[in-house]
Amino acid sequence: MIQLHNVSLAYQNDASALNGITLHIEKGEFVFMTGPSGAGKTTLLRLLYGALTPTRGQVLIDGQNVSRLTSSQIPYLRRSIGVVFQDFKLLPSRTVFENVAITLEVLGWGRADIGKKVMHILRQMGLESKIHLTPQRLSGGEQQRVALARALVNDPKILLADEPTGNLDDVNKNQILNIFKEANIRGTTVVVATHDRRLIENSHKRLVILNKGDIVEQLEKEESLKSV
Ligand SMILES: Nc1ncnc2c1ncn2[C@@H]1O[C@H](COP(=O)(O)OP(=O)(O)OP(=O)(O)O)[C@@H](O)[C@H]1O
Repeated sequence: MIQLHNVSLAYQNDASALNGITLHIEKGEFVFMTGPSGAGKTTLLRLLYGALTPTRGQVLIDGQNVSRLTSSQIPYLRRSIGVVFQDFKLLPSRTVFENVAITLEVLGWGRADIGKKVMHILRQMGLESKIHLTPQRLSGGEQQRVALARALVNDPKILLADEPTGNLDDVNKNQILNIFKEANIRGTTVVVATHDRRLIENSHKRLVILNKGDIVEQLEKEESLKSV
């Protein structure tokens, strides 16, 4: 489902963020990426949804070379990928309901179907009493769940999440982890970049460790528990 072949990425200031990475993630897998600040985690995620083009190498999603997609084809790729950004990127002047509905509006869903689907996912996230509020009236954990609801409302093939539990307490962290696991059980391939050791230890999933733009270690799910 996700294949990186010898992928390098240098930013304009010549800083090399990734140095010839090769990584395969199968359909239905759940993978954590970790590593110190500056290791290249965010860069790798951005390559997967076509926000960056590799300087060298290939990124394939479902067999499609992402860097060969035209600017009019990129939106189609993104429809199959839910993304949760480090800073949530919620629309501040829109309500919780509207922030989530936007994913389906872009896909051309009808009003009634949008209403049903959005309410369903907001109930799952425990946010049904907050639908009319704007994001600044929510806690950090609630904002994070809105961002997740927006990313997952159309049952994407792939979910990419960048540091999704930063600043959350343990109860909220577990809730987010459970949401990822449920999406994964429903068939979504999940890739999470995080520094959060507890999250990784509690999840028993495959772990890819990056450092200075290289994959320095990969642990299968049985190993990740004891070795992190
Ligand atoms: N927009 C940019 N322009 C220039 N260099 C960048 C840019 N974004 C990231 N970099 C550099 O690329 C390298 C990898 O950064 P990246 O954000 O991918 O790391 P990260 O592992 O996600 O770090 P963190 O855990 O702090 O979020 C770093 O050396 C960083 O300084």
